[in-house]
Amino acid sequence: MSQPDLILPAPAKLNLFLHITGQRDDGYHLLETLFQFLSVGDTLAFSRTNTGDIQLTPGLPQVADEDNLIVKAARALLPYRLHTQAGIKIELTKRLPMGGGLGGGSSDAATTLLALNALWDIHLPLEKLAAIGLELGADVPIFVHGFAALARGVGEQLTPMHPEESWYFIVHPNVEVSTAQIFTHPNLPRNTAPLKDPQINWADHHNDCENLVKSLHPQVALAHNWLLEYGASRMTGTGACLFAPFTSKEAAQHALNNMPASFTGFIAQGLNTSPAHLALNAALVN
Ligand SMILES: C[C@](O)(CO)[C@H](O)COP(=O)(O)OP(=O)(O)OC[C@H]1O[C@@H](n2ccc(N)nc2=O)[C@H](O)[C@@H]1O
Ligand SMILES: Nc1ncnc2c1ncn2[C@@H]1O[C@H](COP(=O)(O)OP(=O)(O)OP(=O)(O)O)[C@@H](O)[C@H]1O
Repeated sequence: MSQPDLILPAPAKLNLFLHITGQRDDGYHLLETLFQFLSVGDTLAFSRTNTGDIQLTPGLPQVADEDNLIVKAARALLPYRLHTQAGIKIELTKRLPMGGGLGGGSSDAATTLLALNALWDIHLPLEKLAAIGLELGADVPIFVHGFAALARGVGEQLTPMHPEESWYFIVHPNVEVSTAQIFTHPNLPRNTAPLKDPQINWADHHNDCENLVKSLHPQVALAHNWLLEYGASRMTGTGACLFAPFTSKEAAQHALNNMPASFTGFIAQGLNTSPAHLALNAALVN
């Protein structure tokens, strides 16, 4: 077996807070949310082919290949290839839970856009790549740009931020939450006042989806009650995962060791630069 041409991570993200400030006429919600990346994520290995097509191995059991955001991202770049026989084989190592609020699908899509932009000699600017990504999902642009940021609009207007790169304990209550279900629910709060001060201490804010998700999914409320014993903790995105910050890896590991068996969890470091960008830049230099 020959070595892949490029191996890149697709990191998870946390929404350190998530305010809903309104809703557009097309139903999409206006957000103010602070994104930070995590040191844990999926891994994608890319091998160029000259068959002109896109192969994904293994696929995801729950998602048809044509709906997989990796395949959709690769398809979106087909028209920009210099050579129509340029194809790609993508090997996916999936670690992030789906429907967990960790942005795994969006991150996989962004990593695919970044990789093929280089491997297919497309070299679009990141701004254009992010616009293509936004068509695939509201969370894709933050992963394409690769810096921790306050996101406004539907998540595409980014202001760089530098939250503390804490260690986090992330708890998955073992339920999958549908983002679309939460955003269409009548009881979702949609009128948090926009922030006046861009200097943000994220712990002072909140996640507008949290109470609704906990009322619909009691497992999330149970996990949160348990995690609150370890201090400030919060849900990411539309759930189901919850996170708590720690000052050291050891303290986060201690919380993980005490976790009830009905939940799953992991520890990871918060990162203000996406590891996908660091790995891509290192590969391009070598
Ligand atoms: C909740 C977040 O994860 C926060 O980072 C994102 O806003 C969701 O991003 P995503 O999963 O990439 O979302 P998309 O795949 O674009 O949209 C899923 C569904 O969520 C709703 N949606 C999403 C984002 C947004 N700003 N407003 C919405 O109302 C839409 O009804 C859409 O049908
Ligand atoms: N490569 C992929 N990885 C994960 N999910 C994918 C992928 N491609 C398509 N999907 C679909 O996208 C849905 C959302 O997956 P994802 O892992 O991004 O959820 P999430 O962590 O809740 O994301 P977000 O925080 O953006 O709402 C899945 O339930 C699945 O149907």
